[in-house]
Amino acid sequence: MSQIEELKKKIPTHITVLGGGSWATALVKILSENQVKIKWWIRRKSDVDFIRKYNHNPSYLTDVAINPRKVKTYHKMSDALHGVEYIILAVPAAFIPSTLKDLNKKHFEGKKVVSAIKGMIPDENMLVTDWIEREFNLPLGQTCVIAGPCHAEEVALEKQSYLTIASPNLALAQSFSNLLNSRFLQSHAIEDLYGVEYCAVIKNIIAMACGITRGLGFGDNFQAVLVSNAMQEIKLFLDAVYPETNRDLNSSGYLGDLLVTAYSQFSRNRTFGNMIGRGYSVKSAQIEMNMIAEGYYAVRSIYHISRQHKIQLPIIEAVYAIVYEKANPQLEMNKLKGFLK
Ligand SMILES: NC(=O)C1=CN([C@@H]2O[C@H](COP(=O)(O)OP(=O)(O)OC[C@H]3O[C@@H](n4cnc5c(N)ncnc54)[C@H](OP(=O)(O)O)[C@@H]3O)[C@@H](O)[C@H]2O)C=CC1
Ligand SMILES: O=C(CO)COP(=O)(O)O
Repeated sequence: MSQIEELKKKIPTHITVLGGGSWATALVKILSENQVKIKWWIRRKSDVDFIRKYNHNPSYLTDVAINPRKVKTYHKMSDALHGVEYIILAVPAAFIPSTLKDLNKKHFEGKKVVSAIKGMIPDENMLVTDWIEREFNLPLGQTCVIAGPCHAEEVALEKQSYLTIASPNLALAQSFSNLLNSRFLQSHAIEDLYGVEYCAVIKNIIAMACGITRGLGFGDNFQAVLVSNAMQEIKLFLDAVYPETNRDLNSSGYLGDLLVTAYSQFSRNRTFGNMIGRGYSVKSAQIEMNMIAEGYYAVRSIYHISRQHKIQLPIIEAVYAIVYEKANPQLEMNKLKGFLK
């Protein structure tokens, strides 16, 4: 190793993490165990005060120990943005516009932005990276996304996991990926930012569909067919909206993330869908869950984009009808039976 490389290894990378939910907490844990110093912005002052005092997040992944030598918590966002190389966005997409409303392009100048978000900006039907590019004039080459099958709960328990880091700037994706790797986490870099970002959004809707069918009493056989057909819907959508010849949809950043969300006990989207299948209203399911199911917002955006592109996505359309048009879940799934093969 050259002297410069040795020196680089000793100098910590400075990163801001915006968001205080489960995924932010897991990312803070992984990164702070590596050569990284973190400025962690959390929206609730009481949570900031608690972490400063007890070194644990009181609201999400409460068992994770936060290292105060590596992690400083902030309630004022602008204070958390000074002197860092990366800004990680880990706030559900629906709250991104209100959360970042006081920031301007100066706050992002010279920094790289990493989206850990698997959702869309609801009213504008935009991917988070596109929205950040437009709002803060940040070139896509300074942006990457964290994708792949990775439930925060399992990362917190140090269960072997894999991530895919995507950016049109492969060198950036690779550098960020190096900051994450650990004895229980392996990440790799790819260029297909839009592909994995859209796939992460759509798999949440499919996980909701799986939850709905389970809530209605459908079994493993039906779910396997639902998930196989869902993969074809994802392909149809991506080929229409953002075609890419080198995309391997069977790899873990795409199919893997669909599978973990469709089948895992930890999935919020699946849990949310399950409640709808069991007869909860959307409002009561949201109130019952302390966490956010991104698929609820995403299904409206994906439905509208698919209409613009004149593509038919029967599973997405069924979830849209159930969640936004108060269609009967059982009748929608019965209709779907005719489309699935
Ligand atoms: N959890 C996971 O396993 C993974 C999550 N992701 C993605 O990470 C992103 C963040 O989700 P995650 O960390 O899981 O969040 P959680 O569902 O664990 O927590 C909800 C978060 O949303 C915030 N929030 C709720 N209401 C509002 C509001 N009105 N305005 C602003 N913020 C609000 C909460 O803040 P407060 O506590 O102050 O209410 C909290 O930070 C999502 O896009 C998700 O898809 C990606 C990979 C894995
Ligand atoms: O994206 C995730 C795992 O990769 C988390 O999915 P949920 O939001 O459904 O829990």
